[in-house]
Amino acid sequence: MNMVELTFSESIGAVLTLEKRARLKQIHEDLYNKKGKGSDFLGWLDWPSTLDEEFLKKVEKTAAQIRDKADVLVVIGIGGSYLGAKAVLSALAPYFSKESGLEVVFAGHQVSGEYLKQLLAHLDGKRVMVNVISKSGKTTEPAIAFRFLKDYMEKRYGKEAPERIIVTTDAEKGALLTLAEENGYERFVVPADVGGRYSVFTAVGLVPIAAAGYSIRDLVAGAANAEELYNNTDFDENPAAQYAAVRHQLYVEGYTTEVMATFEPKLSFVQEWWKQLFGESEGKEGKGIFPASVSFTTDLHSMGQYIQDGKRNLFETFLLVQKAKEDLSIFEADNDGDELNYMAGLSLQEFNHVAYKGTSSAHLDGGVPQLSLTIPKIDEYHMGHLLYFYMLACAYSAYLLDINPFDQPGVEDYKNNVFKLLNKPGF
Ligand SMILES: O=P(O)(O)OC[C@H]1O[C@H](O)[C@H](O)[C@@H](O)[C@@H]1O
Repeated sequence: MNMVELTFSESIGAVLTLEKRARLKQIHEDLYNKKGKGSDFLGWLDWPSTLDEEFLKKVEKTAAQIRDKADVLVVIGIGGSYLGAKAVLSALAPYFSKESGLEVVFAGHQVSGEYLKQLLAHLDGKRVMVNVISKSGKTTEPAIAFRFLKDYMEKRYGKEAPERIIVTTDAEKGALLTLAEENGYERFVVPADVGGRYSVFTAVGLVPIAAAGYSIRDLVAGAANAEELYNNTDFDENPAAQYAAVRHQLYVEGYTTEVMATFEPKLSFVQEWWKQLFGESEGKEGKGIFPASVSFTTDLHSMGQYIQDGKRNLFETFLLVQKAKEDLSIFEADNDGDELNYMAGLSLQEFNHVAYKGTSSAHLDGGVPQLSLTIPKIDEYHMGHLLYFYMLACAYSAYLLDINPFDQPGVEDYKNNVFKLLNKPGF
């Protein structure tokens, strides 16, 4: 099968009118010739294929040191400085055990005294390292978390503390950079031309992912494969452009909310990552599809009602995985008290496939247009491929709305209000 197979409940061919193809061609040229809106932030576009060996070796060396020196890695960051690593690690990690021996925990992605206090208590008795990540180096939530973690590390490790703190931030500016320089922390750079939500293949994502024991080379190779495959103006063969074109068509027809649905609980943070990617990239100037997500079959027992019968402005995109890593089959019980013997022999993945078919046709009958994206399996290579696929599709999609996909001016408004309320100097 293809790396990403896209289907649409109507016809993709019908969406790809001559006019739409011409528009996609123009967008493709703007993107690859760096002439479109926000083109200063296209560093991610050829990043996977141009990553140099020296950089990968540096990340792997740091990862090996982390694994050698720590039982727990605390990754501090929010938004694009958090969700990429979280998405990949959640997708790859086993549900109940630490595959690699290193526990990766996150902080600074919210503000909770209870969480932070319990986290610090959790670290006691374990060997700890910290990777604090912030492109701007001044985001409040991770800064608060790092103030506590830095203090904890200094009290616990004394002079050795700086050797246990790694900073990932801008090369030239920000409070975090100053802290790193003053304290001599090891540093990784967030490239100036890569925005947070497009940064998973930079050190932002790669350091925590490598530290957890996963192959960043496979991850990046999957992304490089996507980079090569979807740099293609034959739009009949380009599912990234097709996905963008179909969502745009649905948006124009009044379907203003996209619900991403999966049957794999371990993809829930891919959904969160995808929501930031599309929400922050497209939601501007009074435009944009609202990205929402559900996890099936769980949410068929809650949100399923709304999807089936609620306001008809939704379309649904299933993210499906062809082959689960592990499976169980329902066995024949001597006593059929639970009345499940009719399913004996059926694997749980097969059950989910049936649930997908039943759900899909019910929601279609309910007036919900549908797309599906199927990937062969979940591993580093396929995750890398999928995330790059989404980033490129998102750029196409925002350009179809004539929106700059790479800025987020709206998020400053709430921050300014909070700073004013807190009497932050300068506000
Ligand atoms: O990496 P940072 O500069 O700390 O930014 C973290 C996040 O916060 C911001 O408010 C933006 O809305 C996000 O796009 C960004 O990913």
